[in-house]
Amino acid sequence: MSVPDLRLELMANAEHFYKQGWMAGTAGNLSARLPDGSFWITASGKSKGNLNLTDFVKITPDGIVESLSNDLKPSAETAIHQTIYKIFPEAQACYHVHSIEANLVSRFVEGDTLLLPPLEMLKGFNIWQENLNITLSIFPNHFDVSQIAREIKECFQLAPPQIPALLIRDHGVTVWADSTEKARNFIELIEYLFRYIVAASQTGVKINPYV
Ligand SMILES: CSCCC(=O)C(=O)COP(=O)(O)O
Ligand SMILES: [Zn+2]
Repeated sequence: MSVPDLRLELMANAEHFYKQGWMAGTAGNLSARLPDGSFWITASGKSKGNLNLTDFVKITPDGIVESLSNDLKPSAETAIHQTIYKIFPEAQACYHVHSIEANLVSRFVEGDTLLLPPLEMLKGFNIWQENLNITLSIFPNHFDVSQIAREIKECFQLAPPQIPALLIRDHGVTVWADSTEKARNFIELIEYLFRYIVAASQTGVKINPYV
């Protein structure tokens, strides 16, 4: 039986996110791991609304770039995907998008954690506690992407995140999951929570009554 090409999943999910306005103007990058530990990642600077099979680059477990053509460079944010796959061996897909709401909420706090609302939607991240006090880590948006990746590694090796997601201030969100389907759901869930936080701030509703 032939294995389905993961690039087809990445293309479909990128088109879906693009239509939501979360991958405008070449923003964002998606990757998925292959059984040998290498991963496909979107090539840098491509419109994510109409990717094709040749708009991907393969990165081997040793970090070697296997490009289908010399014009094709891996995403400028490949170092973040590599870091996520190293720290979380169960991760099979890593998705990064840029929404307006993600950027707004990243400015709602000065510190490095964002308190999430205790909504039913958190069950989508497999969180089943009551009186929830779940936070999302926020990282500074350094010009040098490898510096962002280093800070992610340092932070999560010290304390694992409560949900498989992180926010880069003034930039966007990254999630990871054990399948491309789950990663797509996680992007939708976290973006819903961001929209809720923005709406709550406009209506005066307390984000989390348990804190
Ligand atoms: C206009 S997007 C700026 C770069 C970025 O943050 C991004 O997510 C896309 O970069 P890539 O190299 O993956 O196309
Ligand atoms: Zn980005």
